[in-house]
Amino acid sequence: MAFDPSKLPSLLNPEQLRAATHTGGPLLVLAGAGSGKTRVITYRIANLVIAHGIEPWRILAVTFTNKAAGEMKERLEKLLGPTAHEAWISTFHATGARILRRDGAAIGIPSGFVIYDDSDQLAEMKRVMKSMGVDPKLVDPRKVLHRIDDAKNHGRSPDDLAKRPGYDELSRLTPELYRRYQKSLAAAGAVDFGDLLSRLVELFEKAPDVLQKYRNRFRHVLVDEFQDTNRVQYRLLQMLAGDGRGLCVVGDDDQAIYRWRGADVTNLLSFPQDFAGAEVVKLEQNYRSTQTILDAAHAVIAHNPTRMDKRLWTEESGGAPLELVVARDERDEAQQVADRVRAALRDGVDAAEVAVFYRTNAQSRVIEEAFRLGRIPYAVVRGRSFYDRAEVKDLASYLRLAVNPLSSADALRVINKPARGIGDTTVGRIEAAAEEWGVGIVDACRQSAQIPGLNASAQGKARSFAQLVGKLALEAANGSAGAAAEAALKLSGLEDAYLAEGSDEAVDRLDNLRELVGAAKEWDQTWTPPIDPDEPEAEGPTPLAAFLEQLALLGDADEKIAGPKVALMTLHASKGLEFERVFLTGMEETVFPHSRALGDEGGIEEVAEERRLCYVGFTRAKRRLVLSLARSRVLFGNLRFNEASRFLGEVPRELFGIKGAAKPSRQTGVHVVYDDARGEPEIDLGDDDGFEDRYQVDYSFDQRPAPRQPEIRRAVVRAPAPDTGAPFRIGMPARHPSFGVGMVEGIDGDKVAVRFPGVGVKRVVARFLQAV
Ligand SMILES: Nc1ncnc2c1ncn2[C@@H]1O[C@H](COP(=O)(O)OP(=O)(O)OP(=O)(O)O)[C@@H](O)[C@H]1O
Ligand SMILES: [Mg+2]
Repeated sequence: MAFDPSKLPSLLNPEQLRAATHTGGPLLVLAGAGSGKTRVITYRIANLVIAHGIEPWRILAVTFTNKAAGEMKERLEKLLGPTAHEAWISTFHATGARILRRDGAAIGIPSGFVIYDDSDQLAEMKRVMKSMGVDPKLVDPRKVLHRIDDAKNHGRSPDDLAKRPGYDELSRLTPELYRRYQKSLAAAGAVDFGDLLSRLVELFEKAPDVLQKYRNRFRHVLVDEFQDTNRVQYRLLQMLAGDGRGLCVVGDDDQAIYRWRGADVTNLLSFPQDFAGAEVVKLEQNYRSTQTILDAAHAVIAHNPTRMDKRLWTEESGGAPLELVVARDERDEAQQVADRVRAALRDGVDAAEVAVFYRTNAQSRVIEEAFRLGRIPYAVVRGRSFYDRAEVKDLASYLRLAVNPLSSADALRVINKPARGIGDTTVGRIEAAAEEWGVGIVDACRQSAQIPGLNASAQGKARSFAQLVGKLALEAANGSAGAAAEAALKLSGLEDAYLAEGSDEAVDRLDNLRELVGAAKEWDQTWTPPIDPDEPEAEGPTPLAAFLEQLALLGDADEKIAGPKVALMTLHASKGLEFERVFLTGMEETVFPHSRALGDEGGIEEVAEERRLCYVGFTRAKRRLVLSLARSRVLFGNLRFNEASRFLGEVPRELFGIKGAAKPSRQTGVHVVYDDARGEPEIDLGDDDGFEDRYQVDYSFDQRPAPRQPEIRRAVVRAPAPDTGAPFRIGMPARHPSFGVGMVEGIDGDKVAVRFPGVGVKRVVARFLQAV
């Protein structure tokens, strides 16, 4: 056996050792990032098995992701050998599925149940609504599903919801829809994602003997990332762990980043009360990062109003200063990040030790492109590569249909996306007719009156789909990719459907689609048609056709990269991981913190959660942390001029290696100038693109803020006032002779970006504008 418990004191510090070897009662390890919480769990399991003779199958360890579970299994296998696989190490959901497969029959769940994904759920809900005569136009099936999922995360049954009926149609109908939806899942022998937990609770409640069996079995239950458990997960733990004798949870309140998905950090904070006699161990030494990185992370998180103060220290004193990259725009940012990554790889840094983080998925596109162009091996971690995403493929299918209405695969993909009432049976009949007549799906739809078995309503819907494709073909006729993509987004109804859904996920998807539209517009401007020397006069492909071809090829190239890869991921996906070098991109207000945390729905709690996300991001870095921002950014198809993220302003400037005087950065020519007299550092891009490049980072808020209003402080990278003398500022209304009155969104030299209602954002020379 590779693991020798007597070696533990050399592998763990005294506090870690105490946690790893504690027996006889509930245990909470509450500690900051990189302090060895996950390591404690791993060694604790090894120690239980070897020193205490606990059979591995009596151990249940819950991790946050499947990836984390895989890594822990691997480490344990090295310590314990093959028996390590007998321990149950997995996520809450996977654990739920495993138990339900074995014992779900007690509550009528067959062992061969299927797990429904999003689209299955939606189809099911629509069927239920139909059977109840509920018009999906009045009550959005996705919203109903969202409510049901939320109810499941909180352990609420249909009856619970019925006790507190709402006043609007959605709230009034949800309890009954929920009840019937569960019924029809049961009839189909299916469960959805939320059921994997909520039905497990039900099983344990209704079949105490089953619960007893697992309680007897699992002598030890260990939970990583405990701060992000939700109500129903906590309930499960209470059931399984009983009085908590064998329960060990580890977490960090500063890394609670899933509140929006029902996670409740009070589970962590109330643990000592909920489990009497709980031992609490705090770890303070960080083994991951340099002191510089820790100081930066601490400086940021310290701005959160309510938190347990924890401070980490490390033996890695000092460390390289943080780097700040101020890019012209998002492409320049991606390029600069790619350049630095390439330089690191050339210097011998392992690609697997480099990661690039971003706040939202849509930001990955530009970075992926820069990496692809620069031949940097990369992988998008969790979450699909931009062009692989379902919604992006949907919109691409509309574009392909616009160019080639014969493509039946594309037609079938989107014939009912967004939902337009063309059900499976109808699709089946259309397909059969198309085959019989030897025409494409769209053509068959056009002649739907002749399709056997279709009623008038189905005929009408099929015909409208064909008409839609016809309209798109017309829009696409001039060959512009941007115009076609925009038309497809609107005419297809995808935009409206996602807007109407309004859930976080829908907003994300719509953002991705707008990003694709942005990519298409950019393509129009940058693509030059190839000239065939053989036939110089011949008509080449249109920009749209070339764009679609490029989309089709992109997926292929990705597959071919083998070996270590640079990891691209959202900040959320980075939890628990560590890398030598971390690039955190998009350090701008409205990007990060995300606009959702800043808008009407946002508040101190939302910004605090974004700040925790920032803390998570910083603390992934072992030695180098690079922060980047762009002066202007096209994101979701809109041009923005964002202020620098407040989080940037919360990092003491010394950590950027700047002491008072000017300090040019060698690699990029970016100058960060701190003018001590005014205490206002300035960033000078030092390029010669003709623009005035002096940006100010306003640190004036650094004077002690009022304690309960931390969010009024702001870091500002401020564009200089336009030199026209016109008094325009971001957020002001302005009038243009032909576009009317709009809102100023950005100022760049003498150009002002103004959003005009119904027109969009226009960059106009300031002297054509009038202040209103
Ligand atoms: N006593 C120790 N000796 C040597 N290395 C250690 C020690 N404790 C932790 N480490 C190393 O420090 C790094 C961080 O540990 P770990 O991932 O367990 O921290 P964590 O508290 O789980 O962090 P996070 O909060 O980010 O999940 C790992 O590489 C781990 O192997
Ligand atoms: Mg961890």
